[in-house]
Amino acid sequence: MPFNSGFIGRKHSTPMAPPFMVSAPGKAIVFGEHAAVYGQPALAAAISLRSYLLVTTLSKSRRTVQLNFRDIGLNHTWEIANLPWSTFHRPSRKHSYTSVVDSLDPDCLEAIIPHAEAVSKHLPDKERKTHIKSTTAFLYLFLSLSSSTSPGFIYTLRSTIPIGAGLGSSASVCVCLSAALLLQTHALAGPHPDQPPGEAEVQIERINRWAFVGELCIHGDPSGVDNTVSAGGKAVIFQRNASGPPSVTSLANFPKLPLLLVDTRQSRSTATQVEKVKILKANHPELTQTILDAIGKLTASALELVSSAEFQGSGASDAVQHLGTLISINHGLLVSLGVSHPRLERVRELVDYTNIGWTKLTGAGGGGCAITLFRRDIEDETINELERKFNAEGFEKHEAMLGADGVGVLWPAMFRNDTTGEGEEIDQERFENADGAQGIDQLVGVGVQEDREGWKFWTRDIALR
Ligand SMILES: Nc1ncnc2c1ncn2[C@@H]1O[C@H](COP(=O)(O)OP(=O)(O)O)[C@@H](O)[C@H]1O
Ligand SMILES: C[C@@](O)(CCOP(=O)(O)O)CC(=O)O
Repeated sequence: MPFNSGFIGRKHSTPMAPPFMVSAPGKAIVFGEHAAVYGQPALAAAISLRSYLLVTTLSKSRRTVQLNFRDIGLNHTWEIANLPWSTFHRPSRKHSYTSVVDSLDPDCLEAIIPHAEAVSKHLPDKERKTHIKSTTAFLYLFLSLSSSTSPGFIYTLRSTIPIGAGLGSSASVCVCLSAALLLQTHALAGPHPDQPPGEAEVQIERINRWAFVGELCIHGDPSGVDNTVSAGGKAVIFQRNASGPPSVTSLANFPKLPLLLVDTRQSRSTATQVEKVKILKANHPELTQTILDAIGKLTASALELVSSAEFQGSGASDAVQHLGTLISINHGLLVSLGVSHPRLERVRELVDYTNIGWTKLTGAGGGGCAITLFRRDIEDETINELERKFNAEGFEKHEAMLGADGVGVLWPAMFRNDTTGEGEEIDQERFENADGAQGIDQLVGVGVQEDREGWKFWTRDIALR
């Protein structure tokens, strides 16, 4: 075992390594979207909606690797020996898990194309493209971090994060893949409670770096913000530079705050929304700049507030009220930039009538999701009634937490059975067939039950620049 796991007694011994699980969160932009495009700071926080990756080792005679990405209906198996190891491990390309890779090797990419394009041939082009992207990320990481002598594995993924809604689903998948593969090559120490300061940071950055490589396969030109938030958890401030990647500062003390997240199910394109603001700025330069500057100031105030003594712990009521006011103002400014949508406004209207908190759109807008920071002491009945309204109008509600933990490990993949007190292995089939986000959370979730026994997290303890 690569780390001190607090192993719970297993029911049956098997000759193979026990199954294990890794998990990583999605993210929400809390302040500063769009202004970020023009160099203003923005604040993104990890949310308790997460991806979960179960890794099962096969018996020695089965030299295959199987990718089972159930949420998108991807299931494919490759013979390990047939993968292009020689291209990835050629002498001129000296790479180890400690290498910092910030671009894809064209020869490696070309070598995996036929293997990635072998998947889901029966599907229409649009869906198949999604499968090919996820597969490319997996194969690139597997071939970079593993070896041709690797045992056979099954990688089964489930996620409670809506896909393509601006909540960083792809980054969370890539963080899971990176963490699992690095654990399998024994390239990670911990996580454990007495990990020396700085060591967790190194581990998180190692996972983050390789997750970025996966993001490169899925997105082409990712900013790196989503994978950084997902790997380290809590929150980050990010700011674009005139050239190069954005600077990302980790907010290791960001408090955990209860959040309502509503998916409008209105599809949107980040590029279209960014273009809208660009046109507005071209037509009304001074006015638009004033709005963008105001958003930048809001982010700065929010940063000051969450770093203040009054906000430590879970946040005092006045401080939450103050943060909520900033959230409402930020939404108003985004509306004036023209990036809201009637569906987002409808969500805000329904939530405002209940007076349960402060709402803004999150991410690019034009659809996607809204977030509401909850006031204290909300009645369950109020939430239930709101949920009925959301359901009737086709919105999807998630109760979540801001400032969630980053990448975590459950090794071995078992929980204690409350009745018998014995360790109970997570059943692959039950995991695959868990019913929606709720079913996944119930079975394996860190989610709302943040302190579920067994899961361990690497935790940032220093600010990162
Ligand atoms: N649950 C999942 N299972 C498999 N692949 C996923 C999953 N979630 C996301 N992905 C991958 O990430 C891509 C979505 O990325 P993107 O459009 O940027 O959305 P988001 O903003 O949610 O990250 C999908 O096309 C798919 O390749
Ligand atoms: C609108 C923008 O500020 C954030 C977009 O966020 P997302 O694509 O919704 O995660 C664009 C950007 O910063 O690149």
